[in-house]
Amino acid sequence: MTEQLDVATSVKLQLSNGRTIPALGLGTIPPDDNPGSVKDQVIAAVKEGYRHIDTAWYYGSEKYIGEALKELFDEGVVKREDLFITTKVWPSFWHSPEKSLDISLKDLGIDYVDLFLQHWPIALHGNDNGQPTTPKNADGSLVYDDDPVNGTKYIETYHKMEDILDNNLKVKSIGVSNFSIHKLEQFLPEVRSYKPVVNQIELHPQLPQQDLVDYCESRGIVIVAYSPLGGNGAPVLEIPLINELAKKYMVTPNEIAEAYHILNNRGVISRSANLSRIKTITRLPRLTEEELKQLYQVGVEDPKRYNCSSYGYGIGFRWWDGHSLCNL
Ligand SMILES: NC(=O)C1=CN([C@@H]2O[C@H](COP(=O)(O)OP(=O)(O)OC[C@H]3O[C@@H](n4cnc5c(N)ncnc54)[C@H](OP(=O)(O)O)[C@@H]3O)[C@@H](O)[C@H]2O)C=CC1
Ligand SMILES: O=C1O[C@H](CO)[C@@H](O)[C@@H]1O
Repeated sequence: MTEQLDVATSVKLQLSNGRTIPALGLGTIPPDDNPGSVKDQVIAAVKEGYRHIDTAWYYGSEKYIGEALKELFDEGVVKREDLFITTKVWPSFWHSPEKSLDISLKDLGIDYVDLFLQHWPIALHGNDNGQPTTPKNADGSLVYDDDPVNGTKYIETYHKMEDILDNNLKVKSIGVSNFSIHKLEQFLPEVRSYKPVVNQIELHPQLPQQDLVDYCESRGIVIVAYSPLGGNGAPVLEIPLINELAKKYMVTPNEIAEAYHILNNRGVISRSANLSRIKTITRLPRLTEEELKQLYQVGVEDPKRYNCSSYGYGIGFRWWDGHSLCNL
């Protein structure tokens, strides 16, 4: 079936503000044991044709990405305008998104990002420098600056992001992440000038979140799938159907997991510290509509969420999508 292959890195998706986003992006959550390795991951990915890098102030890897970008620009591999770079403001920095952005820009060594996302729709109690990132009470519960389910302070964060977009060139687009339907229904009527162009959410065959996907896409909000492999250990790649399709199309299971999103006009960001793996997961097998439906069906029967950080609990995974799917 090799004739049924395209190149994933050449697919671009249209954003509601007229800009485009490369469908395949590189995730940059750093490996605990070697955060500096993100530099080589970015270099390998860009040299392999990746043009979309997903990062965040919270990851602590932006300075390594900055080293990679400097090398890539100095060597003439790519220019800044060839890349689509996303960063995010973390809930402990909800009160000062521009300060968070300035730290990211300094560490990345660039003067603008293509997409600035609000990482979670909650307000955590962080100081002027957004610290601590995960404030906890003695009993281990999170310290919020506002009610995590129904509070509205997180909307002030987005308003400040709109001002940044309005007042200068530090960002080209703004969007959100981890916004459930409950949050979007509360938030969208309050947006002043710039509707979010993206909602970045956990999405894979075991977590189709179709109601949320339909809700966003019917409002012109592009879905970008994070943890497409299920995070560490890539549990999503254990799905038998993914491996059957990988054999049929003579590609890696990773490329099936990525094609599941790209062929559905969604972005997808996956991570790997294995440089040879990064270089071998950019083909786009043209799965059939029936095969895409079969992949979707996996999660309808037995949904599973892997990103079970307690922030998710705060935004109501447990309450608003009927089931948290986490062991919270
Ligand atoms: N907005 C948000 O709240 C969030 C955003 N994200 C973004 O999404 C990105 C990707 O999601 P993330 O959860 O990090 O991880 P992924 O779902 O991309 O999975 C990455 C893991 O899968 C492993 N892996 C990849 N391929 C294989 C394979 N063939 N066999 C075995 N293991 C494999 C990798 O190991 P190896 O390194 O050995 O290849 C790595 O441990 C993040 O880096 C981040 O940029 C992620 C979470 C939340
Ligand atoms: O972006 C993020 O990465 C961590 C780990 O997956 C998660 O809590 C946060 O949303």
